[in-house]
Order: sequence, then C-alpha cells, then structure tokens
Amino acid sequence: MYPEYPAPADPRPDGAGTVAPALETRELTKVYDGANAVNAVSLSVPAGSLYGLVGANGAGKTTLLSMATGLLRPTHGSVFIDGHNVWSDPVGARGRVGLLPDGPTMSEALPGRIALRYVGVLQGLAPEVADARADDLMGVFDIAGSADKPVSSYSAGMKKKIGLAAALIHSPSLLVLDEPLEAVDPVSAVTIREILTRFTVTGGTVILSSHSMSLIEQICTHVAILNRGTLVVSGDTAQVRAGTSLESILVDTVGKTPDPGGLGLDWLGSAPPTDRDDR
Ligand SMILES: Nc1ncnc2c1ncn2[C@@H]1O[C@H](COP(=O)(O)OP(=O)(O)OP(=O)(O)O)[C@@H](O)[C@H]1O
Repeated sequence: MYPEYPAPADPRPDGAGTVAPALETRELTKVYDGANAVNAVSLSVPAGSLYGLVGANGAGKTTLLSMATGLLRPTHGSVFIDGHNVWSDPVGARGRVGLLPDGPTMSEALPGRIALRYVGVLQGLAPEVADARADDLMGVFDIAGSADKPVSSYSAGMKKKIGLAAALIHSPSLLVLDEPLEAVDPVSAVTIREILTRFTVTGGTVILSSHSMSLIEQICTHVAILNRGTLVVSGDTAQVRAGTSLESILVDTVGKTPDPGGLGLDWLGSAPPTDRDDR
C-alpha cells in the first residue's frame, strides 16, 4: 500500500490544451536524521525525453527516484506522473511506470521466466501474454539460456538485465531506472542503450541515474545534476554542457578535484610490511 500523503494545494492539470510532463517533482524533500538527503527538488521531465540524473555518491539520486515513483514517502513536496499525483492517485500514476530500483527487483528464489511472468501478471497482463513477453525480453537481453534457473544464481549484470525486463514487461509510458548499466557487459550495454532510445522514439520517456558521463552525453536529451540533495542545474544536455564535458561540470560542482600531491596517502607505494617484530 502507498503511504498517506496530502494532496498538493494546486495539482497540475492534465486537461485540454495542456501536455503534462511525464514526471514532475515539486519541492520534493527527504530529511534523514535532520539532514536533507533531497532538498526541495523541482524537476520537470518532458514526455519523450531521455533524462539523465547525475551526482556524486550520496547526492540523493536514489532517494529522489524512490520518492518520484512512490516507493519512499517524501518529507515534503509532491510528484506527478503524466499529471497524476503519485500519492493521491496512485493507481493512475503507478501503472504508467516501469521501475528498475537500486537493489533486488523480484523474488530471487523463482526461475527467471516465472519471476517475469509473476511481475507481468501483477501488472495486469494475461498469463499467456506475460509468458510471451518474458520470452521476448529474455531473448533480447541474452539471458534466455538461464530462464529456468533461479534469479538468485544470476550474475550482477544478469540481475540488472532481468530487472530491466521486469520494468518493461507491462509496456509503461515512463521508465525510471536507477543505474541501469551498472555491472552490465559492454555488448549488452549497447543493446540496452538501443532499447532505451527506441523506447523514447516511440513516445515513451526514460529517466535514469548513472555515474557514466559518456552514457549520459551520448544518449540523454536532458540532464539534471544533483549535489548534496540540491538540484544544481537541469535542462537540455547540450545547453547544460555548454561546450564542455559533463564530467568537468560535475567535478566543478562537487568541488573536490583531488590534488594528486595532497591526498595524504604518502604511505601508498611504500614497501608492504614484511615480518612483524612482535611475532
Ligand atoms: N534509509 C536511510 N537512512 C538514512 N540516511 C539515508 C538513507 N538512505 C539514504 N540516506 C542518505 O541520503 C543521502 C542520499 O543517498 P542516496 O542513496 O539517495 O544517494 P545516491 O546519489 O543515490 O548515491 P550513490 O551514487 O552512491 O548511489 C546519503 O547521505 C545517504 O547516506
């Protein structure tokens, strides 16, 4: 069940003449132990965009995406998916989303094909449709050979792929992916990138978090940079880059460019310990 959360005072209309963003967060905030993990983030993800979310470790990406998809209760703020409030209209909002969370996505005791069928049926598909789509997806992601093995036996990259298959199986309009290419081999990464690009060409929207600046620069139409929970910049990727690289913008934003001579690790490179005197 979804936690109760008050509807915002002025929910965004989805009415005639208005194209609602695929995802919109307004003043979204999460406080942990008195500190803002996410700090009043207002983000608008246009329908049909491939939106990258970047930031250093602990910047708040997972927390933001978890709140945006109704998995985590915000301390403050609101979220709309295709104009539907995630908290006051969870059925209208959540069915439109395919989510690849950071962590386990399904019962890992089940064989891959059965796990996918289970997810598909839970999403409202007829069992035979879920079976057919599960086979299609496992084929595309090159894990069909492991369809009858328990998901718990899959490698990290295979788990990522079956998680992505689970996110896609009900043909959502919005894909929310936390680090979709983490641990995925380069060949499979090309396939996933093609799938995501094709998904947006056919009208879908993707928001993904990644530490791969080259991935974001190559496939994302839009990008947002988070730093310590705060949205630093967002918009069209080329405009955000402004002729430089995302990596240098991120490093400048975080402000921790290491001085190679000043890391305080002078002992690194010294001879390893030999026999200890006290042995
Ligand atoms: N359940 C929790 N309890 C307390 N603090 C948390 C919890 N989850 C996250 N945090 C804190 O919130 C901040 C943001 O964490 P989050 O996981 O969203 O960052 P991230 O950008 O996804 O990081 P990474 O790139 O390392 O995955 C961090 O300071 C983290 O320690």
